[in-house]
Amino acid sequence: MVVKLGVPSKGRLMDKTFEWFSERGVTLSRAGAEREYSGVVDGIEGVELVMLSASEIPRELAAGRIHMGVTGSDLVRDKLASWENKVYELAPMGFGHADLIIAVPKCWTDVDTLDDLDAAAAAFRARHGFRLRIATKYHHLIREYFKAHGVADYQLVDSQGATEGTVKNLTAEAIADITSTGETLRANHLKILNCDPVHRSQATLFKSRMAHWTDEDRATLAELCRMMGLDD
Ligand SMILES: Nc1ncnc2c1ncn2[C@@H]1O[C@H](COP(=O)(O)OP(=O)(O)OP(=O)(O)O)[C@@H](O)[C@H]1O
Ligand SMILES: O=P(O)(O)OC[C@H]1O[C@H](OP(=O)(O)OP(=O)(O)O)[C@H](O)[C@@H]1O
Repeated sequence: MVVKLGVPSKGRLMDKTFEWFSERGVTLSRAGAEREYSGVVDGIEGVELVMLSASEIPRELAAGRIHMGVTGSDLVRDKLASWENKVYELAPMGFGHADLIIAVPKCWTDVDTLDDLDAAAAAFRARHGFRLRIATKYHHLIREYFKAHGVADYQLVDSQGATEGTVKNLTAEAIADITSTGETLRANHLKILNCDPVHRSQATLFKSRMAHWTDEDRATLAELCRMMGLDD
């Protein structure tokens, strides 16, 4: 058998993933042309590279179609119910840092905390007859967070990209999204609520608990972890 390693197929996460493995003696590269989604692994036998969208890697790990995968810790937590039962965190990788935050229009001068948001949401509902809309793609993490913090009078509206634009476009009153430099929030006249981030994300190497691991695969994993200085 062969151990399938899923890595992001493009962008900064892919480049940094290649660098991270290379610093540890394993060279990952694309098989052929720049747009070809298969890869080559040098430095260890028995590992096959699978190039995937970062957002699909949690699902592939949970289905056991890949044995290991690199993706953001935010995506695993949001997309997999009881994620700890399906995957195991082998290593935080130290890049792809982003905070999942809640932001409201800068001009809402009386809304700075979660309590303020809860009060504003109740007032909004009384006034408009529908719940305050929060645009996000992180549905599970945001619902759990609001439940834990007693925020109730809201509805989530799905936004799979350009989420900060939904407030100006009048499809939401507030947003929940990741930020790293804060540039996109500033450019869209939004401010972060004064509370802990919902999640502090970074790229992470996960092992699937759902994949079929032969003895040979386990030996390959042990060798890989030895090279990387990780516990398997
Ligand atoms: N601005 C950013 N700074 C740091 N990390 C980011 C940033 N934007 C996204 N990320 C992280 O990268 C991961 C998502 O990467 P990306 O957007 O490439 O995946 P994707 O949604 O699968 O893309 P696509 O579907 O277009 O292939 C998430 O874990 C996220 O936390
Ligand atoms: O704090 P910043 O450095 O400005 O980064 C934050 C932005 O980066 C991500 O978007 P991405 O570029 O992945 O595009 P998207 O809107 O299509 O998700 C995220 O959704 C924010 O919009």
